[in-house]
Amino acid sequence: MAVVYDRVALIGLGLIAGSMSLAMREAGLAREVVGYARSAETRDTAREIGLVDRVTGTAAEAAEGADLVVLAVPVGAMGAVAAEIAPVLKRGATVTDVGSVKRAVVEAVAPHIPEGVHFIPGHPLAGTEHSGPRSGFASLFRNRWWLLTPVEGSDPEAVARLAGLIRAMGANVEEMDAAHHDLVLAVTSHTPHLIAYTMVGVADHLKRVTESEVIKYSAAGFRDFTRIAASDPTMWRDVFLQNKDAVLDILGRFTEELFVLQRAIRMGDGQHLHDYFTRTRAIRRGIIEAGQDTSAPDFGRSQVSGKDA
Ligand SMILES: NC(=O)c1ccc[n+]([C@@H]2O[C@H](COP(=O)([O-])OP(=O)(O)OC[C@H]3O[C@@H](n4cnc5c(N)ncnc54)[C@H](O)[C@@H]3O)[C@@H](O)[C@H]2O)c1
Ligand SMILES: O=C(O)C(=O)C[C@]1(C(=O)O)C=C[C@@H](O)C=C1
Repeated sequence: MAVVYDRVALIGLGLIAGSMSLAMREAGLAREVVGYARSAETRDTAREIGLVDRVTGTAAEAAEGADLVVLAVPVGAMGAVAAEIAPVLKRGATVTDVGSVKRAVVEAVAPHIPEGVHFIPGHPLAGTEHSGPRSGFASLFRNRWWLLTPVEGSDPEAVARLAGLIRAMGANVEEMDAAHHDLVLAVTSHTPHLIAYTMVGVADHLKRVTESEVIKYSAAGFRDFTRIAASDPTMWRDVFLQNKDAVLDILGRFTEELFVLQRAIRMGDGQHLHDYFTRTRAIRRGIIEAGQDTSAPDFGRSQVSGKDA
């Protein structure tokens, strides 16, 4: 494949940046991938495993002369990193980020971006519960969505070039308004993570109280919750603090629904429960029929078509 950017700088060398480096190098999309991570330990690991072509000692050193700079740190750290690299950014370069929240990142980063540099915020909808420089893999983005939330006045050519790189890594690109992104992700990613964290906390608490072995004997559904609840604490702390309004909105709706279901259980209202679960099953089937379930190959069609389908 053809080179899209001569030099790409990755600021942060964790799951997402590491996967980007591996994907770009595998497909020959950059002539040089330079990386910086805050901790010396991460930089040493990156060197040891050859994660990037060159590891630098500062973020500015990595960003200097780069054609594409990718901010791949927790969302609460984006503003400070942008401020640090701003003075060395090359005219005509593009700065993007991979943060899970968009409005707060735009507010924190955009003021630091100098005239003549393109800022195109982004978010790959792909990840795992693992983090750090050893957790990346080249196929992470394959058949996944990668949302771009260009700001007003973004240069269409710069957007198209970035979208080209992302597509060449295997992802599907869509553009979206930042506020809309945050609401959608509050529903599809952020609140579900909070619910998983809470449920695992409840089980752990119960284990201590009753001495029963809730976690040891947990069934598949709960195991999925424990995987999600093993996700990086810093990243998720920042997601909730930075997407506060949308998450609180969705959480409010969630608790209202939960109370309705709680009441149906208390009142023995089986009809309500059955109707509700029928509706939610149809949503799952809709996702699979639309071919959008790229996340769980082992949860294919057969497992959602119950005997009364
Ligand atoms: N993990 C996922 O599933 C996932 C998916 C999509 C997007 N994201 C987003 O991508 C970004 C990176 O996530 P990741 O999963 O690669 O994380 P990670 O923990 O694997 O890597 C984060 C990197 O940022 C560095 N870092 C941490 N705090 C910093 C600070 N205050 N200043 C400078 N550097 C700092 C770390 O040293 C590390 O190199 C986050 O903004 C996250 O919201 C994550
Ligand atoms: O599969 C997982 O482990 C994820 O949680 C990935 C996931 C998601 O919620 O889908 C998590 C956060 C991101 O911003 C994007 C993707």
